[in-house]
Amino acid sequence: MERGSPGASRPVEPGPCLSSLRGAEPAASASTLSAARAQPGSRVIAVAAVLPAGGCGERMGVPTPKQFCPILERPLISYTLQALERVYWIKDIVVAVTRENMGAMRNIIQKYQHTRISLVEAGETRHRSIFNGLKALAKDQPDTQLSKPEVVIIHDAVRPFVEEDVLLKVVAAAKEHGAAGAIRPLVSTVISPSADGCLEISLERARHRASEMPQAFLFDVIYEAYRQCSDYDLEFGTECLHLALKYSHTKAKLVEGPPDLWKVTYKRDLYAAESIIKERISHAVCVVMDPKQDKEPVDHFLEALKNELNDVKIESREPGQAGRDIQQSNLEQCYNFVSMNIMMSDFQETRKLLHMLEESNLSILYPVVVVSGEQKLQESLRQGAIIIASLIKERSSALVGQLLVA
Ligand SMILES: Nc1ccn([C@@H]2O[C@H](COP(=O)(O)OP(=O)(O)OP(=O)(O)O)[C@@H](O)[C@H]2O)c(=O)n1
Ligand SMILES: O=P(O)(O)OC[C@@H](O)[C@@H](O)[C@@H](O)CO
Repeated sequence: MERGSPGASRPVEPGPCLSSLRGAEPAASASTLSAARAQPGSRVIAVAAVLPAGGCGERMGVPTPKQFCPILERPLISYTLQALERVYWIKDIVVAVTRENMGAMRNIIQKYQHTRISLVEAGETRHRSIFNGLKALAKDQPDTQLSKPEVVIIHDAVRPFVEEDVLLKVVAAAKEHGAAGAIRPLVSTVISPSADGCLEISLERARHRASEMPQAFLFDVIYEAYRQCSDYDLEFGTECLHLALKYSHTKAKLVEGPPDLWKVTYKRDLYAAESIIKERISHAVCVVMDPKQDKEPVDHFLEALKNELNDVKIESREPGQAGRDIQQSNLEQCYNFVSMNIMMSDFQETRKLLHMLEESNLSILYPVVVVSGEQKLQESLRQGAIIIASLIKERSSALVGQLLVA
């Protein structure tokens, strides 16, 4: 087992406080958590996550294991890690990867500055990979920062769209019931075929659900289940909740999850994931401009940009502050930068910003620079806004780093 990034930063704040949520329906939300945390006498609990990422992605049909397939030039697993890292109360994230992919995983951790990551070797099956991750947490080794958590989240590395609310719900439910898992309505009806390939039984769809991830368990419940697990179950099983029931006699609480919890399995899932990511990262734009610049044309530009990008959040910064924010990754949610340079002045600041963005290794559409002459300024800014909006939405790599001169 190894620590993924040197000096991995550990969350400043301790784990979630759930004792005040005891008995609450898993409808607990992050805001409930922060309210509960403020209560005197409330107790925080230690939460860690195990991410199985040791598969070969056969059904994806490409040589690269799907967890390493790029979306907007960034590996799929990096989006999942980023989603979990946004949850400050997950103190450790243990990722199970094959020995041959350890190097690639370490490079991803380094390049995208992932934190709190520990790597373990994957097993021949998903259950064995998860078990290896749990063993790393169980060891309470003095020479590593890993310690046994009270609750452990298990989440497939190829499910990038996981949000804090559903994580909090499954953790709160696991604290209460010993195990919990996200579920979703079935899209297709489940049937079982007879030996001769004909319909034997058709299950009533409304009475059944699809088991998704994340799942969460009291650590001892799931660790004990894996320790007692038969080789057959380790080899052919696909459901952790079933192991908790069968070996630890613990009935998982089922939590309705949001639509985006699905697992990337086939190539179409990668295309779907890319369009969801594009859509999500087009909602925030950082407009970099010198405060001495004439405000009126900039206001016209911003108005035109808002018309093109639905519910876009526009932040403006002067160049120096934008550079500092990028260096300190204070703009984590923002992947679009527009540098306004209307006075045809020296591009020094803009070039410095471009260089910082390239160095920051964020998977972003490089800033689009709008240079407009004095004449027809309003019209060219409006046109510029339309072009920039489509660049932000489409993120075609062929158009990266364009310099627009109107
Ligand atoms: N020996 C294995 C097999 C799978 N997984 C992980 O378990 C998750 C869900 O499994 P699945 O979607 O089946 O992934 P693959 O096994 O890679 O896909 P396929 O069955 O198409 O080969 C994935 O993150 C995968 O990397 C794992 O850690 N170790
Ligand atoms: O079976 P696979 O290895 O393709 O994927 C694992 C899924 O079955 C699993 O993530 C959910 O069903 C929840 O257990």
